[in-house]
Order: sequence, then C-alpha cells, then structure tokens
Amino acid sequence: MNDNPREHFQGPVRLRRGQVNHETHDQKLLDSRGPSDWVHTDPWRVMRITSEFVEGFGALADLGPAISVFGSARTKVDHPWYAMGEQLGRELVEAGFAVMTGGGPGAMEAANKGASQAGGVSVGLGIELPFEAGLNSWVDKGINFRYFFARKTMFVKYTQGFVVLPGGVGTLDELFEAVTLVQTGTVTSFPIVLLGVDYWSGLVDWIRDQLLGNGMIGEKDLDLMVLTDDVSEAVRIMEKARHESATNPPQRRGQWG
Ligand SMILES: C/C(=C\CNc1ncnc2c1ncn2[C@@H]1O[C@H](COP(=O)(O)O)[C@@H](O)[C@H]1O)CO
Repeated sequence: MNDNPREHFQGPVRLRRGQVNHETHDQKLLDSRGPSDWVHTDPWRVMRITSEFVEGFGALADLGPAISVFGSARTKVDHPWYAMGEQLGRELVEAGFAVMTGGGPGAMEAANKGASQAGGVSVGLGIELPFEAGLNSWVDKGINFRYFFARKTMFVKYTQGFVVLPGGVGTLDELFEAVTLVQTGTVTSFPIVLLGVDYWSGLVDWIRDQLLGNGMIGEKDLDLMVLTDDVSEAVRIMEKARHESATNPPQRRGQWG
C-alpha cells in the first residue's frame, strides 16, 4: 500500500489515489461538447431557481410600501368584483402603496388597471403556465416567474398586507399561505382582508365551526382575517398597519432571520 498517495483538492473536496482527476473545472467547462440534456438536471435547475430570486430581489428592492392583491383569474370585466378590484387598486395608490398582483387576467387585471390609471406603481408577478397567459396590459412593472415558490417569496417579502378578492383555488392557496405565515409569526403585522362578505363568509363560518370547534386553531387565529365589502375600509386597515409598523418596527430576527 502507498503511504504517501497523490492528493488533489477541488474546493473543499480532497481526492486521493484513483479519485485524482487532473482535468480542471475550466477545462471541463470549455471542452464540454455532446448531449445537452444536462440543462434539465436538478443542479442546473437550482441555478435557474437562484436566478429567479436574484432577478426578483433586484427588480423589487426599491418598490416602497406595497400591498398584494389576490383574486380570480376568471372575473369578467363587467362583473361588480372587477369594479371592486379597480377601486381597490386606485385607492391603494392614493394611499401611497404600490399594488402587486399575479399579473394575470380577471381580478388581477382590475387591480393593476386601477393602480396604473391612478398613476401608481402597478406590479405583476406573472407565472409561466402550461397554456399561454402573459401579463395583463395594465402591469407597468412585470416579472415572469417559472417557479411558483420563487414568486410567492416576492409577494411576501415586498408586501405590507394582503387584500383578497373573490377567487378560486389559486386565490385560496395564496390566502392560506399568507394566513400560515402570520399565524406562525414568520411575518409580523401583516393585515389580511377578504373583500366580499357574501362570497367569503361561508369559508369563515366553516373555519370557526370546524377548525376552531375541533381545536385545530386558536380563538385569536380567527382575527387574522378581516371580512368586509368596503374597499375603503380595506385600504384604511393597510394604512393603519403601515403606521403601526413605522412607529413600532418589528424586532429584527436572529442570525438566521
Ligand atoms: C385561468 C387563466 C389564466 C391564469 N393566469 C394566471 N396568471 C397569473 N396568476 C395566476 C393565473 N392564474 C392563477 N393565478 C394566481 O392565482 C390566483 C388566481 O387563481 P384562481 O384559481 O383564479 O383564484 C391569482 O391571485 C394569481 O396569483 C385564463 O383565464
């Protein structure tokens, strides 16, 4: 046995004997030919995922106070919920907020339209879908994401609150993500308003009867969502939370936060 084997270091990795390979990373990079299916491998995906975070953080870092608006992609232009979305976008801008939506049609478009027409910052965080969707024409600052989870991070990181218009499973997913983050203290002082009392009250009643009734949530968790038909009240709740976090900023998290 050789007591003094050849050694080679690749970053933190130490290689000996048969593991030593003298081809450098540069050589491998510049020499690479052949099949290209490696672009569909997980390590390569990690780079794409990382780039979505880098692009998102870069584009939104200077956004200022913003509110996320969620709601159905299917709300028709002539429906009262569309008008509600437009009013919401407009009043949020008048209160000094940027408006962030999923950048799609329906309720998202309505909120973007209201925000853009009021001269505010109208943001769309779009998502690549199996069918052609694209950003609605009222998005003035848009980012198209490949990955839902990267996009969700942007909604949470750059928002001061959530307003939820009537919607389907996508809207419910976003609503409950927000509720979970607030309930677990992962984000602090984020108001969540549900617009449309008739539409949402069945869900809120079920949460009270079943979740609270069976001890799945605590009494105070019921207060995490405010239910109203009044757009201006929703905006006032967002303003109040902004004022509170300005006068009493949330404590900095520990070293991992
Ligand atoms: C269904 C159609 C287009 C879908 N296009 C979308 N573009 C951007 N964001 C979307 C889209 N669909 C869903 N979302 C996200 O989920 C929420 C709406 O989902 P729901 O199931 O319609 O409630 C919304 O807040 C978006 O963030 C063609 O009509």
